[in-house]
Amino acid sequence: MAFDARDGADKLVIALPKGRILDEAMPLVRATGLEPEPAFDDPKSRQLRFATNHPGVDIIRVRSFDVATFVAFGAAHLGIAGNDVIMEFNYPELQAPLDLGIGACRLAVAESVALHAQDDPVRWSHIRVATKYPEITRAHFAARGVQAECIKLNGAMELAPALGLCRRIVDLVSTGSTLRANGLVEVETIAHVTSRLVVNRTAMKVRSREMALWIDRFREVCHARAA
Ligand SMILES: Nc1ncnc2c1ncn2[C@@H]1O[C@H](COP(=O)(O)OP(=O)(O)OP(=O)(O)O)[C@@H](O)[C@H]1O
Ligand SMILES: O=P(O)(O)OC[C@H]1O[C@H](OP(=O)(O)OP(=O)(O)O)[C@H](O)[C@@H]1O
Repeated sequence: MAFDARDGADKLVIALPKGRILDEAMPLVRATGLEPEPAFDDPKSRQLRFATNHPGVDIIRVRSFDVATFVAFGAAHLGIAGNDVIMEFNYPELQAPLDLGIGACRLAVAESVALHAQDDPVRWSHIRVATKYPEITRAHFAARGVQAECIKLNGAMELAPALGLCRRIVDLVSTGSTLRANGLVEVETIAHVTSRLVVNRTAMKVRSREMALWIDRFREVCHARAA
């Protein structure tokens, strides 16, 4: 059923990230009892908002960084986002009450194998870094008196050192195979990352009963999986 803009004004909206997290998130979402309409699983569908088996709840599918923005501004009430995204925006209206234990990776500084052989991070005073995470990067280095000049990229950061854009990158690392395949090594970890259930602070007050119900359902699902 295609979305009709006249519908849904009072619906609870849950924002899910498309991309790699969705595959891990959907079993959790479904275990809460929420089932999106069939178009959600149709790769040919251009629909972005989906009705569910709960008449009062819709799901939207957006880019992972945009989950935080939709929820922070109250356009969606709940969502799933990595704490990399949550930390980068640091929206005051966004709360993250539950670690879902999915999307585990780390945010790390990396540089070329050759540079690493003669580098000493203690001596850094100014560094240039390619990253999707300029706010986290600047704050991380500022805390120890290092000025980080950030070049914002949206992907394929690992290419930047070999092409002379910068000597270091800050990016997500999981298995380390992307770093290895591009001649880079991890120098230090900035943060451990997992995906969280995120909620809008105002919605927590004005729709407290519904919000509590869905947070509890996600919490129960996570506890059952951990047991
Ligand atoms: N290698 C990884 N292993 C585990 N989790 C990851 C990994 N890379 C990213 N993530 C998690 O998944 C989230 C989305 O990452 P993904 O790579 O799908 O985003 P993207 O494709 O860059 O997003 P978009 O195209 O929406 O900008 C990240 O914010 C992070 O929390
Ligand atoms: O340590 P690994 O297991 O190799 O994972 C790390 C890679 O995963 C993420 O990229 P993704 O594959 O999501 O592609 P992207 O560059 O489009 O974000 C991240 O940006 C790294 O490039």
